[in-house]
Amino acid sequence: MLKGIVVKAYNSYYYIQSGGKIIACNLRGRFKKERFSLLVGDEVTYTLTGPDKGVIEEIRPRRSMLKRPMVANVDQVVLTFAAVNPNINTALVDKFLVIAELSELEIVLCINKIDLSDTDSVAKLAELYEQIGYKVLTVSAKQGLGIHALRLLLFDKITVFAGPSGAGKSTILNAIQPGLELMTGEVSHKIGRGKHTTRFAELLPVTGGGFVVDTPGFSFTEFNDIEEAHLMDYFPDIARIAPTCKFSTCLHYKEPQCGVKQAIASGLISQARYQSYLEILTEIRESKKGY
Ligand SMILES: Nc1nc2c(ncn2[C@@H]2O[C@H](COP(=O)(O)OP(=O)(O)OP(=O)(O)O)[C@@H](O)[C@H]2O)c(=O)[nH]1
Ligand SMILES: [Zn+2]
Repeated sequence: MLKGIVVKAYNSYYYIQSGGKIIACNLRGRFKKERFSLLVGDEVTYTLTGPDKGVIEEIRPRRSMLKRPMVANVDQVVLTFAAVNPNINTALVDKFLVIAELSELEIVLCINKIDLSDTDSVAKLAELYEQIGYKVLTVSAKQGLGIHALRLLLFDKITVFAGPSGAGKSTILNAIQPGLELMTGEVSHKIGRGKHTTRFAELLPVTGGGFVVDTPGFSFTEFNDIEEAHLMDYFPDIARIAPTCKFSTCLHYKEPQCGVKQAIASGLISQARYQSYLEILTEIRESKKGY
């Protein structure tokens, strides 16, 4: 049986990448009856019905499933921010981190446009997140700095790039894989990535093995699914200290004898991170009130 990976779904065809070739496949009827939705990223077995046509016979169990965009077997997310232009905003970084933690993906923090920023502030920022335990890469897509290290991280993995508009995601992907020719700058909003293309992601192959996902669709509405008491689980620096709080139900808000607040006072947890935590905690509270 031949094996492949679904890289694109379009017009009831599934395009399978298999041994360097793209095969246009249909689903066996029984999958339709089961209303099984095959996703980009799914690993399948298929039989050929023509030189580049086939039928999908079996779907391998999924290792993971990302909801936005809907992609199976995503291994990691590269959260991309510009150091400047637009200036990095740690509150926003922390929000993206929480969403990525929720999805249980490996996380890489990528700080782009270091050609425009001063070395000291980038180093400080990198250190803040490295101390929490995140992998941080500082790059300049424009000058090609750090791109090789990033490329190495993509090997044999399915990687989603997420981050605010203008961070340089498309420019980075073009630097990694020149053939992609993703549109950058303002044009990208109008052509190629219109409304219709956002729902269905496509896997783009990286030379040497691995794929990147072309339409990151992170959404912060997912904060509404988080219970107040669980928010800290998505802040590794806070979760580590939480067992030292006097009360096991401590939300590190106004509770007495809070180990987290002591850790902030002693510099073990950054004040900025705590502010981000409180901001999201408040958002969760407000959203629950609405019901
Ligand atoms: N100076 C500098 N400019 C960069 C760098 N990377 C990207 N840019 C510029 O930043 C702007 C935004 O880059 P894009 O790649 O379109 O950003 P994006 O994250 O894909 O944006 P969206 O498509 O809106 O999500 C473009 O004008 C790029 O030329 C860099 O490393 N240095
Ligand atoms: Zn506490």
